[in-house]
Amino acid sequence: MLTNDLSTIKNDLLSLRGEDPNSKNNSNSTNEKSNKDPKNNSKNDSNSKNSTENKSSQDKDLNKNPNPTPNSNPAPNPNINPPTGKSPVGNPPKKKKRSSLSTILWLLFFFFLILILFALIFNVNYTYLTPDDLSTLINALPAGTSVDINGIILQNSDQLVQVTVVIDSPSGYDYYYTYLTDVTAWNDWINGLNLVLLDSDYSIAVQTTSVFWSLIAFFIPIIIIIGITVWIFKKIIQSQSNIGKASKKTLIPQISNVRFSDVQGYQEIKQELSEIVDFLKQPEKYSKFGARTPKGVMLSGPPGTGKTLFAKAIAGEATIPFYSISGSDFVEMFVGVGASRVRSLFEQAKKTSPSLIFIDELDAVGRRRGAGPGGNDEREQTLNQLLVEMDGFSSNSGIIVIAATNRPDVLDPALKRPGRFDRLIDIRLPDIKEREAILRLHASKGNKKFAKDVKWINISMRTPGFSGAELENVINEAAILAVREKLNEIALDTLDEAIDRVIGGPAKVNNAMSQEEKILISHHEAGHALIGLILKDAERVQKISIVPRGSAGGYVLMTPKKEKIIQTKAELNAKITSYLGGRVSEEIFFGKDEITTGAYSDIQEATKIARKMIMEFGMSENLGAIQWNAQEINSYGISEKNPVSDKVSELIDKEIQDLIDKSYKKAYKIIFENKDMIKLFAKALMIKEILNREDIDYIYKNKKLTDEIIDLEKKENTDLKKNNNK
Ligand SMILES: Nc1ncnc2c1ncn2[C@@H]1O[C@H](COP(=O)(O)OP(=O)(O)OP(=O)(O)O)[C@@H](O)[C@H]1O
Ligand SMILES: [Zn+2]
Repeated sequence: MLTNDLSTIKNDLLSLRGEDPNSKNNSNSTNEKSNKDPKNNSKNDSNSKNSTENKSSQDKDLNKNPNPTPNSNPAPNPNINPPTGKSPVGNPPKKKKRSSLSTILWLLFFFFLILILFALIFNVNYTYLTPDDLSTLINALPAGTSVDINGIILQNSDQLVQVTVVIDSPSGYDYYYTYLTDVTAWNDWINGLNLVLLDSDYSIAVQTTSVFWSLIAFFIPIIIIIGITVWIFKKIIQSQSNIGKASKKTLIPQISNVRFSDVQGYQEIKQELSEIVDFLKQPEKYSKFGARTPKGVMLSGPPGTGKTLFAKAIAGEATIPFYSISGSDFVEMFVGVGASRVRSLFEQAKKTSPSLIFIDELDAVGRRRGAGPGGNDEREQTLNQLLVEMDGFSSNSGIIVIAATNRPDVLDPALKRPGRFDRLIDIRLPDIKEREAILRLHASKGNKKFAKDVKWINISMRTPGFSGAELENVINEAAILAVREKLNEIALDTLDEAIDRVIGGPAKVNNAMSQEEKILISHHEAGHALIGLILKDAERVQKISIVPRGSAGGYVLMTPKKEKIIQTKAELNAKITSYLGGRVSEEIFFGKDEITTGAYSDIQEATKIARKMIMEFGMSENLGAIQWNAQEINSYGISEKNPVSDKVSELIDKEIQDLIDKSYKKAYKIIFENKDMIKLFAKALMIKEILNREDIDYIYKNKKLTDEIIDLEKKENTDLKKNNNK
């Protein structure tokens, strides 16, 4: 049915002809569906469901590595690291030009984005049709379709009328245009249309608007959108310059009061670094001879080995200002900020020269350029700036840059060129004597009291692979435990517990292990320990525990009999065998089908060693002394593994399998022949849970439980009886 009868249309047309601005008012009421009505057109695609996080609940192994190797040690408690006073650096006000240019680009980008959005939302289909086409089109519409016809006078005289036809189809609004040369034509056209459609079931609304208002209606949303975008960008630029301002304030050099005497061990490194202190103190001594003093020193090594401490000690010894910044502070969201921070950092350091700049985590900015997918403009710009700055100051200007990294292998080679970080100092993990010294130093801090039986060399023996930071953590944990238990002095037991905590986290309080699980773990751990006790090339068994910590159900602590840098093939074989001892013991005592996931990390470690022996250490007789997976840097600066032929790969796999197989059989033989000993150790563990070195040696030598353990058992039995009688 037609909503507007002919008279209404006539009225509209009359007002159209008379150019009465009010005409739009009365006609608006007839047409609810204006062109701008988005209604149900916006596509509702946003109901994307949050994909549930795929947290792999990997079977946690019951066993920690029997050996605290450097890699397997958990990170030290971050609390113990003193604040390094990292001071990010501000950016100078030079970059107005760049930011206004990028703002315009951003604005354009947003403008187009909005246009695209509009197009998507309204699904507009603009087509120009002649009046004839239009009538045909309307006639072809299915019944009940609503059609809006909108006439706009384009010129002030009654010369040209633009007709917009909006058809509300299920896929959105379809727009059609046509032009009629004058109002009379429009009049005829609409009359004719109505005559044609008189009997049919269409709804046609006719509305007339003047050019002025339709233009206003078109431009207002655009103006509003541009306004909002400009406002947002002003805010962003403001906050960007605030980052600069805020960090500028914090760029204050520190005065370090650390001395070389605060760093224990590492005599050779101190020697090397004290030379640098000399350069800084008396540059003229070197320039007189025309000697070029180093500009940069790179300290590399595992976390917590005192790299920051050394840098502070240099500044402290030379009594010069110390600027500390972390590589990750440079890398910002906005391209160019990092580079300008580098620039102002060096500017500032020059003002207060002689001074020391310490860049922690250099790898955050210093990664090889162009490596990896995509690349990172901001990081590369920062790195380039750093290289430029390091080239820029003369070597005798009294500035030294010390950088620290855990990953010297990923650094851009340009950083290591002469005149930049040309002194590379590798800081290894401390050896037994050094660990003792570090322990002593941290024990002497504050008012800590230790029991008389605490021998630092013994603690040092139990902590192979610990870094300085972890050793400090041991002392700190022990002090905290002592406070918690209200002890007057820190006992050996407390230190022991502290070491376990640093290795595996705190012991699980509500021990949810079932009796069966406990029995299995006892046999598993006894298996590891027995191999260690019997094989002469194995490491010394220090401790067996079935107290669960972190993901480990129990563990055996084994330490090298003698601390050394290299290892023999026999020692590596013995290591693999002792790793497999746990699984073998499960198999012998509980059967082939009862073996558990507890050997997960044992197997992982054993495989790792075997693979290295064959592929890297050249320890396979069949494959010879060849490194099969050597990493090399290709011409694009990306590290690549050397290709290995299929035949050799097969051979490698076979060799690894044979090696593990041999060790497994060896472990099987040892445990099978010493079943009673395993049972005895398992029993002792069930009673005492933690066996120390003395317990282990006694049980192994005398083939019986210690008196202490026997007493404990008696007590447990009477307790049990009492409970049963109740
Ligand atoms: N040789 C050492 N002598 C005394 N204390 C040490 C020694 N090495 C490390 N420490 C202790 O460990 C803490 C952490 O060391 P530092 O922050 O210097 O390590 P780092 O090598 O810079 O670590 P990262 O690589 O994680 O930044 C020091 O504050 C210090 O207490
Ligand atoms: Zn194990």
